[in-house]
Amino acid sequence: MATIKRALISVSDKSGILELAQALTKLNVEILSTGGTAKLFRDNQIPVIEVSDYTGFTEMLDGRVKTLHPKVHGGILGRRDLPEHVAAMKEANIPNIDMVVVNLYPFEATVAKPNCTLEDAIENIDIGGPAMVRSAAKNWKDVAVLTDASQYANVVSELKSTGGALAEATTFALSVAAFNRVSQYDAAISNYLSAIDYAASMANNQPVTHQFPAQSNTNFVKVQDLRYGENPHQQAAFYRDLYPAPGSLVTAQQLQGKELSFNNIADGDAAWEAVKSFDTTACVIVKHANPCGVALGATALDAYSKAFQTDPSSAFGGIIAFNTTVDKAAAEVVSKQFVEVLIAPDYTAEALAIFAAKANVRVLKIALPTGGATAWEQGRNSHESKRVGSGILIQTADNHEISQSDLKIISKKQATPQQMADMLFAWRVAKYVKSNAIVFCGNEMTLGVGAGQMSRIDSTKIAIIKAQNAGLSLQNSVVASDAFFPFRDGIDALAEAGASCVIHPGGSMRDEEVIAAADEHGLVMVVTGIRHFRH
Ligand SMILES: NC(=O)c1ncn([C@@H]2O[C@H](COP(=O)(O)O)[C@@H](O)[C@H]2O)c1NC=O
Repeated sequence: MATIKRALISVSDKSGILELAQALTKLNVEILSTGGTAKLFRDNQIPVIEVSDYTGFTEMLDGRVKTLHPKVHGGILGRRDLPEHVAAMKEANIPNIDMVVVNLYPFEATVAKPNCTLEDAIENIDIGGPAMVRSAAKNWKDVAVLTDASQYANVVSELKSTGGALAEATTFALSVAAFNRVSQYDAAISNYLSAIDYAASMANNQPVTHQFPAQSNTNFVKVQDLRYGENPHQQAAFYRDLYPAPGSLVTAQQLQGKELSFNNIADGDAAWEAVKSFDTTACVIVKHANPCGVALGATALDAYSKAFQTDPSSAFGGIIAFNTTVDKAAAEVVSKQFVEVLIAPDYTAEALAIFAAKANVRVLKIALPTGGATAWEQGRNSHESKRVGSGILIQTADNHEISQSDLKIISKKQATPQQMADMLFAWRVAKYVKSNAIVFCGNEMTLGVGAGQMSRIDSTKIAIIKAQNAGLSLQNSVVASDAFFPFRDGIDALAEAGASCVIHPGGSMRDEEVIAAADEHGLVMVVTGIRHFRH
């Protein structure tokens, strides 16, 4: 148990601090505070002793030195259970400080401002705050450390219920949170400074940053432990970014169903990222990280019915995502198939009642991002990463958007507006299919998806087989390929299957041969100049 008799409060973000200080005062806790915090307390008739009066050392150097004093750090760090410490503190006239409430200079918010100067950034590096946080966190058996306003209410309620003490489990948890906060803070400083191009910054008289800093520090926060990983013999947990993008999978609210598994989360992300990329009502069904059915529709039911038709056998046990509210009509039909996970921005009450009868189905609700200037505000990661050996590959995310004006028709045959629209739909789907990706589409739905093959011709053949298996005609279909066709064989195969248009990046050594094949077959061929490999 840590008995709280004296608290040092020094906060930049003053939200909730008056309520905390009032509660501490009622519990007879003596409060020490730094300049701005002490003034706020005095203005609100809360008894407070200024740290400078307490130490006898006036704050100096524009606040750079306020609490860096043995009477502060000795009071926090001295062990109450060691007679030598107790004697040394008595000898030096250093009383115990049992609680430290500190939040730090707003470094992260400062550097996020568009015109932040290097000088502003440096001035917002807190030194005394983290030092006190670390001292208190190290001495957690005797000292409580609060670093975030969200912790105040629980601490106050425990203090009230015990008459002024906190359990070791509480002070340990606070200590862990404090070290985590300091590590996040230092990571933010290190990331910012590591990205500065010093020479360019000096030449331009403002900070110029590299896309990829000399050191990359990331903080992930655990969302939940998972029963197992990709396979049952692997252990796993799910972590989120410190500041998750709005509308990303980690912001999901699970409304019902079994616990999410590792593969559910990975596949759920693939389905959600794909479906939310469409502006009109869409449904995406994913199996093993690949869409096995994607469609647009007038309603959720219409989109689902079309998406399901692409590959009913693969859709069994799939992850189904909508970018629109799931209503009764859609729920009635969806609930007839075996579904692992359902994702949508919302559900009607009637739809939820239908799924409630299927207790195992995991139903996730994710608010669609409302938009903004940055990729993050639009709900997208700005960067992607992939572990390799003892390294990590980091790249900017594949957030490329194409519009009709970016497309170039390179065949003799021209496209109708409907074919153009179908090709743009197919191209969007192909972006979410693992390479080599070949996607046949028509009538705003996928007709056959060939994914993840080592050769493009095999993906083409698989897509054709998929359509045949589902009984879907490929006559007059459009085809998207995530990368160029290296040989004409793919073009021959898709033309023979009945396709009328093909969209791909172009740029192969044998483009001439490929274009000639398209013209021979009377195909429309459109190039994007952009590739969408996905591994
Ligand atoms: N230098 C010091 O000794 C020091 N001690 C506390 N601080 C910070 O000063 C801020 C509070 O200042 P004030 O109470 O004056 O508003 C807190 O964010 C705290 O982390 C310090 N500031 C920066 O390093």
